[in-house]
Amino acid sequence: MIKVGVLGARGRMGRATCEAVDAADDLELTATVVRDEPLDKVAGCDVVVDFTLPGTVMDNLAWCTDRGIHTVVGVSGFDAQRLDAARGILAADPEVGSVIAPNFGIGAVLMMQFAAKAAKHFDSAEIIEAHHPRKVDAPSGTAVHTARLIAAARAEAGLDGMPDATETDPMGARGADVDGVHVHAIRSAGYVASQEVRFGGPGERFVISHDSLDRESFMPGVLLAIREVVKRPGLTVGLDDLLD
Ligand SMILES: NC(=O)C1=CN([C@@H]2O[C@H](COP(=O)(O)OP(=O)(O)OC[C@H]3O[C@@H](n4cnc5c(N)ncnc54)[C@H](OP(=O)(O)O)[C@@H]3O)[C@@H](O)[C@H]2O)C=CC1
Ligand SMILES: O=C(O)C1=N[C@H](C(=O)O)C[C@H](O)C1
Repeated sequence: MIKVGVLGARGRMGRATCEAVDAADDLELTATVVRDEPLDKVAGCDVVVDFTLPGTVMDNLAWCTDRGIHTVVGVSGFDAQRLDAARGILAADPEVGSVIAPNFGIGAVLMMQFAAKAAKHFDSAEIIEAHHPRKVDAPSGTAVHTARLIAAARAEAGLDGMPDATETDPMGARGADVDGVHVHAIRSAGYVASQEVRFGGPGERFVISHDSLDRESFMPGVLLAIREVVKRPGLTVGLDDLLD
């Protein structure tokens, strides 16, 4: 039995995770922590899953690592600097593992992989993500990660940026620029998490689209990460290596 603790247990993802862990025969939901409760509650856990918010996640990671507890982190906002900081924290105990994933949806992971593969074959690539209106960050971690994968794949292929003729954009209509890839964020009732990666080339358009219609879509990935993190010391970013 793997003893699991959940941080942010009253949140949307926290609740779904508690239910999924509870229903798994090989996992035991040992402790849950909601806002303002002490982390000591998860002290006896093998793995702690963090679905709190970007402002708390780094302290949680340090606290767990200091006590030899593995972590599965779903909180968004892990840019390169944050990932480096996470590596620094984990260096304190070489036996402890952490899986930090921008998206636990298996389809979303495949969307990112396919986008990286397609990137060098098209002149243009833009991302449109759509989420529920209570999401606090924009653009989504998934969109940022996808943009970085596209930019890296293009750079590796020796391709230039993707300039367009826009001269003035005082209202930000062209969206955010993430490593040269434009990212547009919709916040609307009727969505959980959706993303389109739109590629364009001479005479063709290619669109990769993924929709999480329910938070249960993230649970197979979360459970996989819990089972794998105990075997993988150090930092694992994304689910790609776990799915191979
Ligand atoms: N990687 C992935 O696949 C996914 C990642 N996410 C990310 O996960 C995070 C959570 O998303 P979501 O569940 O929708 O957000 P919610 O706002 O529903 O949940 C966050 C929860 O964390 C709680 N919280 C805040 N601070 C603390 C703290 N210090 N200790 C314990 N609990 C705390 C909040 O408490 P309170 O209720 O009191 O405010 C809230 O219940 C976001 O960053 C989101 O982007 C979401 C979906 C999938
Ligand atoms: O807040 C959400 O809901 C989600 N957050 C993650 C992100 O920022 O990419 C993953 C998924 O998109 C749902």
